[in-house]
Amino acid sequence: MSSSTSQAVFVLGGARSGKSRFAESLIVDTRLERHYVATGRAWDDEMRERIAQHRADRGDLWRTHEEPLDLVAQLAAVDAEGRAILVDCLTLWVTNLMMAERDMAAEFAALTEFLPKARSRLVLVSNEVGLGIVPENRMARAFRDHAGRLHQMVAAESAEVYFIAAGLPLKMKG
Ligand SMILES: Nc1nc2c(ncn2[C@@H]2O[C@H](COP(=O)(O)OP(=O)(O)OP(=O)(O)O)[C@@H](O)[C@H]2O)c(=O)[nH]1
Repeated sequence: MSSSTSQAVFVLGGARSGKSRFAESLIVDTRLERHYVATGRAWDDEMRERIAQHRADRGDLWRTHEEPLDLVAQLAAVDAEGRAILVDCLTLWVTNLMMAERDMAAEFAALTEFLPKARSRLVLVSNEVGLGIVPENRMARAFRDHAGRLHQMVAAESAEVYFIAAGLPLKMKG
């Protein structure tokens, strides 16, 4: 892994840790044009309501792009000088890639190769899923391993890395 020349910020935390809110505030602070790339899918009514609430909370100053699989192509399409892009979140992307049986190593490499080339300010959010006991289920173990590998790669290519717990950011890099 190369040393970072990107301006990317990586925000990692548990479920309901406040990571999305913190990441959104970083984007707002840039005063650049705000873009939101969602990798999540509305698979039931509860998620549909949650997404509608997130959109309402973000407000009209954000442009939303929904891309569950081809994240790097989506980022390349939105990337431009004067823009800030929030990616929420990498763990859902990992899930979607696994379900679609994509080449994980190639997808992860494409994302980390993109980060130093980006002209926009990028903030990437992900769930830390590696802190609990080893899951019994094989698929869950594979998911945890993929997420852990991706997190190390993204952290290595990011200028700043934060860990969020109980709504509080802990700066780990930068
Ligand atoms: N498809 C879609 N998904 C969205 C949109 N806005 C938010 N999301 C998804 O909502 C998820 C985050 O919401 P929550 O599940 O409520 O938050 P959380 O990650 O558990 O909690 P925090 O750590 O507090 O952010 C992200 O993974 C997004 O992918 C949107 O406009 N479209």
